[in-house]
Amino acid sequence: MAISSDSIIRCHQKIFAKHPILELENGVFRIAVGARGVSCSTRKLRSKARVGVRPLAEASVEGLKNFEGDLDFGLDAAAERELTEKGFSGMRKTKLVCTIGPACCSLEDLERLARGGMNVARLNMCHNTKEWHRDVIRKIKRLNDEKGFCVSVMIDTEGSQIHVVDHGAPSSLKAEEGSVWVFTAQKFEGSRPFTVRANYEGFSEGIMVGDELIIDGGMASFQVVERMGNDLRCKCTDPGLLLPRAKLSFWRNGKLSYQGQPTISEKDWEDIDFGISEGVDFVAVSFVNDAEPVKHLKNYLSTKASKSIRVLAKIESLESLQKLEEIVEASDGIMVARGDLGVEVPLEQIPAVQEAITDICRQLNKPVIIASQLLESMVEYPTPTRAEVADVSEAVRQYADAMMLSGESAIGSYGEKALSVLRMVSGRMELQSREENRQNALHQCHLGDSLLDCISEEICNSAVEMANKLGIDAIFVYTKHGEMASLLSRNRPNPPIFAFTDDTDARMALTLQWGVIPILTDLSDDMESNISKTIDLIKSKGMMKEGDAVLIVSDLTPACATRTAFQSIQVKTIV
Ligand SMILES: Nc1ncnc2c1ncn2[C@@H]1O[C@H](COP(=O)(O)OP(=O)(O)OP(=O)(O)O)[C@@H](O)[C@H]1O
Ligand SMILES: CC(=O)C(=O)O
Repeated sequence: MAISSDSIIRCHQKIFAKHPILELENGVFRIAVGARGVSCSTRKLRSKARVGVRPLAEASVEGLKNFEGDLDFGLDAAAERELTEKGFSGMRKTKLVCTIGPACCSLEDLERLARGGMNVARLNMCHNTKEWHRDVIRKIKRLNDEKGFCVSVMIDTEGSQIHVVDHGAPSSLKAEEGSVWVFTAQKFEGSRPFTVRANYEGFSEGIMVGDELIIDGGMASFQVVERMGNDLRCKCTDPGLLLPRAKLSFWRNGKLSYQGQPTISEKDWEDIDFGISEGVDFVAVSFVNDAEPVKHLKNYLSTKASKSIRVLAKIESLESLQKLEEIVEASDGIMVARGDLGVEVPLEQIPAVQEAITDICRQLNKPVIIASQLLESMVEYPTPTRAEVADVSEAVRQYADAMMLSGESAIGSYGEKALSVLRMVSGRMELQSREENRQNALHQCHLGDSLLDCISEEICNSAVEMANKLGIDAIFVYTKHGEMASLLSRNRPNPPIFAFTDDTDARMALTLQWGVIPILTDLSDDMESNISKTIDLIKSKGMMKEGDAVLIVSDLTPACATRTAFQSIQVKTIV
């Protein structure tokens, strides 16, 4: 076989060469390390220009309320309804993740989000109690079991970030220019004026007089004027708001001062054990700076968990960008955590960095989620700004696998509406990309390092090319662990990919993959019987009509055959 690991390395080098923004120059990252460029916060600059949510979308949400999925079908109830109403070509490809918080944690709220197209529910372990998280996870599983949804659960670790736990007020507090505040980790009774308690005992280790303290990436700034034991006296140099749980970062000579905490803290390990015991599908690891913690966690999960739990690495620091390739390769997926990334990377570089990460993940066949502030104004307002709609469109245009709501769903009053905006904008932008044949311009590199893997990859690349050229209505893939489905998805085909699997964990993992509709079904060694059974099933539901063309691939290996014997592409026209 001509494909060697050398050629794969060269191929990876090419991907990185295509993204000079992520290149190292003489060992130094090209993004100016010192230039945070965050003189003002986006929250301070909330635009007043708003975009109406069209009535059509609301009618659509109404329809969703009454739709009951078929529990025996193994297809997500919301996807089933979308297929019935809009046909193959109308199916949304970009996946949607919702952060669950107090505004959407009842069974009814969660059901509304599931009907509105939530594919993954994210639980941020920074907030709330284990009991609260357990209750939410169980409700989601109940909805999946009883109402036929296929919503995966992701826990997101708190990580080693330093944040405010008490600033003496129930909500935000203004820090005025020149005011002097004490930052401490000590617990105190009642409230003390101008005193802020941080979550982490060692928060001030290594911090010196003169260092800069930035709140929430630029919401307000202070200068350290005195050390008092482990406490810091700081003078406000750039006035702004102190929010509950605001993040603190220390800077010296334009560089972030690291406190040397582990990526996965003791609390994170407890939360991960909790996630294992509750059977979550994904663990998103905060502040990953290299591949080690990801490898360590994957190893831990493979020995401790009875099911397959996928590890997503959150890219939210300069260091993680410098080690991007090894992190992407070690993980099962990536989250572009733009909130914290924007603290270290100049804001004007975030769009280009996002595009580069998205392209690299797609090429290396790992799902990528674009997170934070997509529709931030909808935390308070029922409609998004034009700028937010443009940002969402851009993520879809870049072919991200998924987009994530944070406060919009967790604490906002318009979570369902925000989800419907993501749905509508995705549909519109995906159509435009298809009309422009934008997927033709996507570059693919070779991934497989064995002959069999290379064959699967080439079959998927060719299958997608064929499907697009022939105007195929749907791609059917029969898959054990979801490999072929993700290799097809990587090519961002025009038709939707129906991934039939008998593996529950593979089904839940595929919820995050662009354009893949996972269907849990019994599969046999007899491919012809699998094909006719699944086509009959979809036909019997009225989701397929005479003349529809289906392209079929598989990675199933019957016990009696070698794997290559079943690697073929078939096209069937429905009669
Ligand atoms: N489980 C929860 N319980 C209470 N409030 C929550 C919960 N989850 C989220 N929130 C609220 O919603 C807001 C947005 O949540 P989210 O987790 O996306 O952002 P975050 O707290 O800034 O953390 P991160 O940087 O990890 O995303 C939070 O600031 C918090 O106020
Ligand atoms: C999602 C997240 O953690 C961030 O944007 O920082």
